[in-house]
Amino acid sequence: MTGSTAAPVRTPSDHVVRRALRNPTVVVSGLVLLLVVAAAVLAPLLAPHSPTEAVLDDVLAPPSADHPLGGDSAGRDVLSRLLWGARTSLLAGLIAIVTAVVVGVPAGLVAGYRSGRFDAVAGWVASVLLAVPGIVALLVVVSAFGTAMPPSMIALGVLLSPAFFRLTRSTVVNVRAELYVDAARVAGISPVSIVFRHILSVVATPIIIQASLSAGVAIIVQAGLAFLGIGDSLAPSWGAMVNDAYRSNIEAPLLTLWPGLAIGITVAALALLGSGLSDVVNRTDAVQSPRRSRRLAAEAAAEVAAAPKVEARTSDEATLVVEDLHVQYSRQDGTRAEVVKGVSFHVDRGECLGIVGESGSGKSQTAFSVLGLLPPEAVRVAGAIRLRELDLLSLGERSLNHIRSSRLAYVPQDPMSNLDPAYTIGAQMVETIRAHERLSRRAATQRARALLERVLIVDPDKALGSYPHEISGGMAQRVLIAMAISCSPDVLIADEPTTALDVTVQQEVLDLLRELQRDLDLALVIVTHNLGVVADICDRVAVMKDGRLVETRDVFDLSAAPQHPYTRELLGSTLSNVAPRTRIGQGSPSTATTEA
Ligand SMILES: Nc1ncnc2c1ncn2[C@@H]1O[C@H](COP(=O)(O)OP(=O)(O)OP(=O)(O)O)[C@@H](O)[C@H]1O
Repeated sequence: MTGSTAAPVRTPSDHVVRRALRNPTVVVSGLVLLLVVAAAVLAPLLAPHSPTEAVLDDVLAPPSADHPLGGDSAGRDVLSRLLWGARTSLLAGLIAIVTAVVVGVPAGLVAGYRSGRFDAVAGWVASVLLAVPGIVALLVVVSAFGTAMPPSMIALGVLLSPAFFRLTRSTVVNVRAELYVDAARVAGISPVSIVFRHILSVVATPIIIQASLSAGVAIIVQAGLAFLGIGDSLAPSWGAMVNDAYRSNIEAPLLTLWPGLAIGITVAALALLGSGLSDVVNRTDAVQSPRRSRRLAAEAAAEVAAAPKVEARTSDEATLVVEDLHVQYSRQDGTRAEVVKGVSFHVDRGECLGIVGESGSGKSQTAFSVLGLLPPEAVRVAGAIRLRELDLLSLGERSLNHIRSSRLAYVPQDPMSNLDPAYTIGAQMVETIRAHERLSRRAATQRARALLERVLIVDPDKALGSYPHEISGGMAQRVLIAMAISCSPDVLIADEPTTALDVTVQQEVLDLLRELQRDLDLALVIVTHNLGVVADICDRVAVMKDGRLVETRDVFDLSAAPQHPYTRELLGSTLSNVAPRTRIGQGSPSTATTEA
């Protein structure tokens, strides 16, 4: 499908205000809170009297023109005290929430992201804080620091922080394990951007809800303390007003109503605002800074340019060369398990290499070594990985990130898990494109649209505006392929690219990969356990078993005359008289050997 203009991409930053304004809960509760804030801020102007001025004639005075809500037991104007009391209540909520967020959220982020000893210690501290009886702790603080409101609200914030800690930690642990976070790393998005966009954006929603509910709790606790007479008896506060009204309940029952309404309405508005905002933010973009991403990319590019260059030794033409690669993992007993044992291969431009082998043979570990995405516990003990003139193993994380986003691309196994469900396809493509290229959002959207057309998506405008759950698995894989080729890579590594797909679309995706490989002159590496896929698309095959390469051959030669017994076994179990497709029409025999 063609068209001159792409549909506007639903990016959350464009939408957040509009969506919030369309949410009636947010609008109503926001307006109520605005009124309360305005009343607090403008109290000196709005209040008809001083909140502490006591006039004997006005003791328990009924509502009148001079005192619209009457007078309290000391003859002070109730309306003025209500307006000034809003300041105390809002400030109390603010102090408690800021304290709880400042203590709980960073601790939860670090504990969830890094685990280990910090996680254990922070978890223990959170449990201890939760076990502390709140009212006792507050009374201790009051007796130690006096009856002023801020120390008790800071203490309350600390007591509320475990909820923020646990919420943040569990969300981060879940998000960190998501494949789309790995996919973002592979796409070359900087770790800071990943934390802000994919992790903080997910954490933000529960924190907003928790913060608004906790602010309500803080307002109630502060009012409760003031009601008990703990606090500055002269400072106007809603709690102190309830206390005063309670003592004069028989003579002036209306006095309880005003501070009760103020507390109830404010707390309810906070809770509703949190709930409404969570709906809005749920699908909303986090702060994204393409400029910062580009700056980091430029710095990484400079690092890459300055990295020591190597001479290609295996083949003058080889784009990617892996030599004698060994990967080990530490076992609990202190020994090491070697999962990749001296693997060597090379891939040329315009060539497709298949890495095949049974499950656990080390295919993915080899591919992840090339991508620089081995888990931290992996130990790379030896070997070389060269991408043309670059020694990839000598590069730091930032440089590798740059290489992954510009010269090495990756297509994963499960397309759905590799797309962030909270963002539209367009937003995710635009983010990837703008992280590396100085393009306006509009130009990046056009680019994304062209890429979707290139991978034969029939209605690219619709796809750009869709969320991952709104598209099929085959289309999601095309989207990921489009994102992979967006940086015009030299090497594309596809890890079981068709395994998660319906059989009817597997062939289409393989055809697409083959076509792109030819058109873009890519060095294509397909990791698979399926020799049918290899026969379909690959020029050469590297067969892996138990971490070793047992045979690397031209696909036709391998099919016609497998040399290693394991290759014969593999062919016997998967191929049935299927000719390697790469040779069809090139005058080669049309049948492949099936059994030794
Ligand atoms: N984090 C890890 N710690 C220890 N061993 C690991 C780790 N990750 C992978 N391995 C081991 O490395 C070996 C090779 O795994 P790899 O994922 O490369 O296999 P594979 O050939 O890609 O299999 P599959 O097709 O099932 O993905 C396996 O024995 C696996 O158990």
